[in-house]
Amino acid sequence: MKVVGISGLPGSGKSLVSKIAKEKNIIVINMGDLVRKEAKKRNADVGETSIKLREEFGEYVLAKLTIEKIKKESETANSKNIFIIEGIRSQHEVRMFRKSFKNFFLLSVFASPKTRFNRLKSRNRNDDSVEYEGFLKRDQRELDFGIGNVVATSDCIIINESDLETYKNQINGFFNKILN
Ligand SMILES: Nc1ncnc2c1ncn2[C@@H]1O[C@H](COP(=O)(O)OP(=O)(O)OP(=O)(O)O)[C@@H](O)[C@H]1O
Repeated sequence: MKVVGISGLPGSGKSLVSKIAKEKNIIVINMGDLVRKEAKKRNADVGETSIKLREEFGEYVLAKLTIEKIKKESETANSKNIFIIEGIRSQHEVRMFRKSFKNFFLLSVFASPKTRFNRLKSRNRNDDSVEYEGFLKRDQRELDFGIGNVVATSDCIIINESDLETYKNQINGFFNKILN
């Protein structure tokens, strides 16, 4: 079994990696979706919920949920047995994944704050801020989880500063390497 973790600050372009992976029949577990699901259940803010969950169940809460999900899926998954974990934010999580999966590979996506802010403004998902201040606050929350260390210790980094076509080619190049 091969597991690829994806990290990167908000708006860096992680979701396109997942989208292309899904097209290649790779199963994607989105850690952000786990938080969004829980926030909805609690009728609370997504950012708040991510902090609360860690307070209530510890640093490893999302990693544990993710590992459980992968183990369950791998029992039923077909031939490929490759999984993507999108949205890793702390080194605690990375450590746990490296321990749980022998074949774990960490990919990060980087784009400058200015680029990410502009992309998020046009994306306009309900937890996206259109104000620069809100954007910085969200960045800071993720940096406080330790995402900077995660990106710095990645096995591979894709720089997503150019157009979508270029980025797609980079992602496909990455998958060609990893799948062979
Ligand atoms: N190279 C690119 N050129 C133009 N737009 C891009 C590029 N890369 C990503 N985008 C767009 O930028 C927005 C943010 O990207 P995406 O949703 O993949 O970020 P993310 O890393 O998944 O963010 P989050 O952590 O907030 O979910 C999306 O609307 C996406 O389509």
